[in-house]
Amino acid sequence: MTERAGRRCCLGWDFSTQQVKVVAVDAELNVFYEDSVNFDRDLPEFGTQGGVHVHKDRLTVTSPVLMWVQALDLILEKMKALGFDFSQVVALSGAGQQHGSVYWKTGASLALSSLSPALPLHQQLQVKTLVNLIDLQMSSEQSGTPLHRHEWEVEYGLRPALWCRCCPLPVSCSLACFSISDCPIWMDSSTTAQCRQLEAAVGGARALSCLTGSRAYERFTGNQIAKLFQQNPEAYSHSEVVRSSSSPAVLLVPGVVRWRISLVSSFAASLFLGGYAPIDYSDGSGMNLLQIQEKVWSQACLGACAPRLEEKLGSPVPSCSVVGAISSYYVQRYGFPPACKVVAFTGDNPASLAGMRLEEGDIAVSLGTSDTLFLWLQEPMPALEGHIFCNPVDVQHYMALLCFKNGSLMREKIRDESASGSWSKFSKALQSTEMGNKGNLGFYFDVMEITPGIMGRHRFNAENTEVSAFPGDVEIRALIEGQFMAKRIHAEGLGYRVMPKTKILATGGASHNKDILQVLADVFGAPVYVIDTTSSACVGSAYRAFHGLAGGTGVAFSEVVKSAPHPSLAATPSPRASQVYEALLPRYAQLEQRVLSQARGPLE
Ligand SMILES: Nc1ncnc2c1ncn2[C@@H]1O[C@H](COP(=O)(O)OP(=O)(O)O)[C@@H](O)[C@H]1O
Ligand SMILES: O=C(CO)[C@@H](O)[C@H](O)COP(=O)(O)O
Repeated sequence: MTERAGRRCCLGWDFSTQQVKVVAVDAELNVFYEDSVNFDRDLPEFGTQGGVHVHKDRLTVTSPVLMWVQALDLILEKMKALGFDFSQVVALSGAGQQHGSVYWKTGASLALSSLSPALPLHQQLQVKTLVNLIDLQMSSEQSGTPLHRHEWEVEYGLRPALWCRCCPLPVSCSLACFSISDCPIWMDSSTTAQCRQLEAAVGGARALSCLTGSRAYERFTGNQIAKLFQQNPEAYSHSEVVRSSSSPAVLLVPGVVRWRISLVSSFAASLFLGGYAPIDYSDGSGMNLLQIQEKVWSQACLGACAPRLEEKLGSPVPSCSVVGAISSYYVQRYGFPPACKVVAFTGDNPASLAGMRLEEGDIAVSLGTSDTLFLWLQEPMPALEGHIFCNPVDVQHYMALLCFKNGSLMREKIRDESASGSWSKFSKALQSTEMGNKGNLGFYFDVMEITPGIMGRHRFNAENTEVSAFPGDVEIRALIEGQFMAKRIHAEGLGYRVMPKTKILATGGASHNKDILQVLADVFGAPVYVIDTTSSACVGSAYRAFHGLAGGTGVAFSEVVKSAPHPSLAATPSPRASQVYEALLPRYAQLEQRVLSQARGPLE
């Protein structure tokens, strides 16, 4: 932290796969505070690896929702202990790993809206439901119209199985705010059956892509919700009863039953708002449920996934909307000003696009837990590979995204196996091997890859013969060259062309490694730039908070961030690079096809 107090600022949050991060950005758009909580290291009691639980089937991947809540408690307490001046925060926004979903349970919104500043969030969101329901029951008694069991059942559809054994309340005392404690996240690939059902319901993969920007993908939230509904209808059906704001004397609104499912981004925003935050258009585009042109939920997709889903999702909003003021909990516990605005949270990739101030023609590469590649688009051009999302900073425009699941965790594995766990040895291997790796190429997918759908490790020598191993240094170069050749080939499949003015903007943990960035510059034949921060998603979130504060939709984002520091040059292509990779790229593409067809087996 370079300065602790006294600067008017916006906070930008990122609830990503492995950590929660925050930055504070002042009115001159300088980052003056950065902090993070790493799930594996700082919250070992949740037993995650890389922030997740991989289940026995190797396809189901989840993260504990309370770990995210507790990480927020930890980071806020850390900032408070360091003397961070929360009274200067005029607005905040944030990002979340995309596609993951959180299932709020009966009473949760009441719990959120009546948090006690004396306690951390995680303690209250575990037990608050019951307290609120007792409160609700008592108030209904005081108002002279106590609710009886059959009324709870008739009015609110609560089934007798849900009655508490020890008190006249329609829940068990041990229930927390969430209907499932471990949430499906983007690494999950267990919903192939639901994907095929959704595509069939709307007329095929291409029709779904035209409607929602993507064919059905396993990690997309609609398919995850469909699986939950099919396999655990009770968890899906937990309903949320709301208090009437217009008439406080009537505490329960007969017939009004609100249910809620959040994305990780809107869940995190809800924690700050003290109530359910809406899903924004950009992160909402990663659900296979939103019509990206009209920006409304697709009735056909909702109907194919689960009943009454529209009520559970709420209406989507433009990504730059102010969704409310910060909850009084943060005002009282940390000293935020009551007027501090919460701007809609979005996905981490859309937030990175904002943080990198991407311009048309540029290409952004995020080297985080996942590797992603994204572009700014004027018009959507949905395809069978990749995704089109609504643009997070310009409601008229779009962005394209490709996601590669085997990113940093795969690099870490090869680092551990071939470079004794040291990034500097890993870098030395890249320095000591030559571009093109003497014709040796590799595919490294320890988990089922998304782009393309391949699993396993496949190594080929210069004669295109599959071999079982490479020497350590060759292995490291084959991994990094292979990862970047895949990115270029699949981006070109979407119509992207590297042009003389192309800039590559790199971000994410591995963008700290200059030798990795050198390979990126060589494979693309374009210069690579970085911004001086650990997380462009956080910085983008803070920029978006300023944008929301300045008026949002009616104001050009580029105007709001025009004084922000420029990215700095990190690598330029080596003189012989284009010659080497022009020959290698078609070979890589052909071998990828070979591996894919081997994986699919002979055509019937
Ligand atoms: N010097 C380095 N070289 C290569 N990779 C690195 C280096 N430092 C950190 N990383 C990678 O960065 C990853 C975390 O990236 P980050 O973008 O912070 O993750 P998240 O997806 O949680 O936002 C780690 O898993 C690690 O492999
Ligand atoms: O699934 C995707 C994008 O479609 C991932 O990019 C997630 O958004 C996770 O982000 P990181 O934690 O890797 O930054």
